[in-house]
Amino acid sequence: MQVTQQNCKAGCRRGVTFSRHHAYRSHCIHNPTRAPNHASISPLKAAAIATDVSADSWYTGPVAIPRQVDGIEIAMLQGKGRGMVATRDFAPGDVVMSTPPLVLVTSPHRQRPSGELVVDEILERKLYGSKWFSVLYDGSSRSCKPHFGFGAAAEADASGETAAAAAADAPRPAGPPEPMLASTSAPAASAAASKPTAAAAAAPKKKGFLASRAAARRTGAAAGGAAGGTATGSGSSAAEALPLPDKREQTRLAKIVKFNCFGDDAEDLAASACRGEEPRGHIGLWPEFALLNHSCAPNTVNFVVGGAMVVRAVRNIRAGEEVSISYLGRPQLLPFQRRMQALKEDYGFDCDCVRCTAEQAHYDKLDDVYLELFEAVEGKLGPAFLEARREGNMEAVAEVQQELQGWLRRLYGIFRKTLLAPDVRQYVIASMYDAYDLAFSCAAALGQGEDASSLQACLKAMEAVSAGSDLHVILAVRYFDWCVREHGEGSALTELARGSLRRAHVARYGPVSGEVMAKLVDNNRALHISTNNGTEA
Ligand SMILES: C[S@@+](CC[C@H](N)C(=O)[O-])C[C@H]1O[C@@H](n2cnc3c(N)ncnc32)[C@H](O)[C@@H]1O
Repeated sequence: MQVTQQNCKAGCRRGVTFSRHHAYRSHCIHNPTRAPNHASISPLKAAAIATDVSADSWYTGPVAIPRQVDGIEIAMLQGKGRGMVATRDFAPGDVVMSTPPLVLVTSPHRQRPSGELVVDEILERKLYGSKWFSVLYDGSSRSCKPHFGFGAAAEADASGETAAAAAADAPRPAGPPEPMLASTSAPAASAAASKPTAAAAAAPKKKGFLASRAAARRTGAAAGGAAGGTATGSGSSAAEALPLPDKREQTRLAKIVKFNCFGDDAEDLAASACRGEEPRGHIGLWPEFALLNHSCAPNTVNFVVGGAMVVRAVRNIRAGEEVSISYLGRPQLLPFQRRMQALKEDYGFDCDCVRCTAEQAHYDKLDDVYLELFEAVEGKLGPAFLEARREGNMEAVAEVQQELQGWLRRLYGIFRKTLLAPDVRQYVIASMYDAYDLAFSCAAALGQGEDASSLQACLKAMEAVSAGSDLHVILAVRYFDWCVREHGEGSALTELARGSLRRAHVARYGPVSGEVMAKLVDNNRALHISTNNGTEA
């Protein structure tokens, strides 16, 4: 589940996490001249959601995040291979999984290392001896077996036989192997993150098709190249004796990485700041996490903090329900045809999640506006806006805004005329996010401040399709701040916005105390403001 990288239309070529990837991000949102005195805002004063102070411990220092995988089990799912199913109910904010990586490659903040480095690390550190490589999906239907070969592989480890060979014909007890690492070291300083670990540097030169590329990458890293990073992983002493896999097996390992690894250009920024850690760009393999299937409106959110992969429920999940994540990153906010195309190309499946199914079913009612609006924003209005802003031509920006408003009026006209279920409406708005993003950018460039109705619409849509995402929490902060500025702290609207703000943060960070949540909110606000001012590090 290598997160799809989609380059920013503004040309920043950054990774895909939502909040840091507004297509027109540099001036898209706040009107800095009207920025409130943030210290005076107390966003969480009416705590309606039960808090759990033990949840605070993750955010009070650079503590190791413990492995926690309970309340879910592996199941065979029609048309999807294996997946994870809840065995108990989860409430929003509950940890569904926190799990250490088998291999983790990090880089300085804002630089997402390439997936090839993960393959290199697996070979260099002989991690291919791990039982997980006989378990994870490698693109062949054979690899999505209902049972795991852990017993066979464990015996193989002891006898020096490769796990894959032994697992092939041995009886297979159910249940996944434990991850190789109990926890991962988390180098806090970017200096540490900019060069390979001593162990990696001392690793013997390997043969095979990846050797020259690895050497080149490392040279680039030493010279400050973007792809450089640290790697975390551990080879056992049995693994030391393992021969290098042949080319066919190396290709299979590369496919396992392609289908199962996860990367981003930074660990969660607000949580890392609370923990006193430098957020690192990263890519890695969290094997337990890799057993989760995709949905375009998932019931969990996931991100990396302190090297651990954290997965939280973002809505109520009932026992028996499949636990899903999104593989898509920013493309999750594209129309269903584009999402399906990306999933087919990158992961080889046809998505029939609830959102794709609903959007497809209602496509006829929306067709002329649905894709035409998207294409107008992508092909004409977006580029025109960027050019006009670059040239300081505010008349041209106003023209873009007018045309865009015309399109959005048409879309809302259809919403009024057509009987769309509320969730379908949210799905469509989410799929048109680029149009709203452009609307925010035009309003900001023209000094009009927040486009509050678009902001509110997007906030609801994010709650429906990517609750707890970094974009969701940032939109919640923006909307809350707008309500306070325009209507005052005690207004009914601000109270509703406070509820949204809390829900978004609980979904992402768990039921933390008011004090910790206020810090997380402040960090996300600071992030949003620095992004808009173009001052982010
Ligand atoms: C990271 S693996 C997920 C676990 C995998 N199902 C297994 O059995 O190991 C990714 C692969 O799972 C399958 N998959 C994930 N989500 C799916 C979905 N919504 N529908 C169909 N197949 C899916 C695809 O084959 C995809 O390439």
